[in-house]
Amino acid sequence: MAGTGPFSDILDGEVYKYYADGEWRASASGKAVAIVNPTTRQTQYRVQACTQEEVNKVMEAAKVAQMAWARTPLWKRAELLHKAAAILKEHKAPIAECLVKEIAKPAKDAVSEVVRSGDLVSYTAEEGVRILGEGKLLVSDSFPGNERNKYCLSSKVPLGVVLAIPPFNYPVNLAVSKIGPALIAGNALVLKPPTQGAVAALHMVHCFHLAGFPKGLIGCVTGKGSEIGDFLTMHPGVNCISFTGGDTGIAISKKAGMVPLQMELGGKDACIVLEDADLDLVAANIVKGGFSYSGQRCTAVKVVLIMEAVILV
Ligand SMILES: NC(=O)C1=CN([C@@H]2O[C@H](COP(=O)(O)OP(=O)(O)OC[C@H]3O[C@@H](n4cnc5c(N)ncnc54)[C@H](OP(=O)(O)O)[C@@H]3O)[C@@H](O)[C@H]2O)C=CC1
Ligand SMILES: O=C(O)[C@H](O)COP(=O)(O)O
Repeated sequence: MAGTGPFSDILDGEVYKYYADGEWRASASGKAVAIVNPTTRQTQYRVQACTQEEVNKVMEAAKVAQMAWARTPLWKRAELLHKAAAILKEHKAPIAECLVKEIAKPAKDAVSEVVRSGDLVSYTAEEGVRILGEGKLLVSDSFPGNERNKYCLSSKVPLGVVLAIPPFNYPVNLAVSKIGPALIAGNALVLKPPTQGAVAALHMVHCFHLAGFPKGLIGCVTGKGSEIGDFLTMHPGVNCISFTGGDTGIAISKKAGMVPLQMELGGKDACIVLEDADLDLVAANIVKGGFSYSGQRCTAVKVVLIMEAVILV
């Protein structure tokens, strides 16, 4: 059950703690943010409303931890990610329970989200080892007038502290799709989970804690995006922002300054119906594609483009 057993450390009375410097802490603000269950319309959970000072401390700890992590061998980083993935999958039930209560995700889909998140973490570890294990040799005679008398070796290096901000609809899956790549590449990670979905995300972070990642390397601060979001995205300690969501991403890109941004925003996913399509099958799949999970998927069908010949049938 959520907040119990191995997860009891993350709960302080009725309020879920935030994660800083390898510990679960209650905020000095004494304030909590309520998470309303969309099904019952009642407050289901409460999370800490972190202060700016607490955000500063998380950023400082991340910066220190990242320097040592960048020197940690790739295979060791991968080993820890595989461990976190296994723990995540082992605890799929309590995390899925949070997804059901916070974002009204159907129970079966909630379990799938956690399992596929674990799979994604392992996949990232594997791909990371391959991609980051490679370097490139450049030779000078490709440039006009030069002989082959100069050589250059290049390889990928970490950015530093990555700020991850996922959306409400996949608060675990779209958090680990940022956490996994950032960590395998030698970065530290600060997560600001969506308010709806924050408790599922805190449980997920605890799985990384249980896996034994170094203190401070992962931080998770909670609070409303509208209140701590700007402070986080304009924080001088952030070296990269990985965001998934809606128009908020446009606002962030204007405020963030000279840091690399990874923006996965809303889309207009089109379904194209060709002349030879089986129309019964098409109709069933358009309805499923548009309305499963109440259409709250970035990949949901939003536009249907039909060849004229089909309409004339
Ligand atoms: N392209 C893709 O792969 C995907 C895109 N999406 C898109 O996500 C959207 C739905 O998600 P939704 O959560 O409603 O999106 P929002 O853009 O409203 O919020 C996304 C995240 O931003 C945070 N946030 C809010 N204000 C700020 C701020 N000022 N600074 C920093 N962070 C802030 C939110 O926190 P808080 O919850 O606390 O407000 C949340 O964690 C849809 O547009 C959908 O298409 C979704 C999934 C995948
Ligand atoms: O970003 C999203 O909305 C999800 O990753 C969509 O995934 P799905 O199409 O597999 O549900």
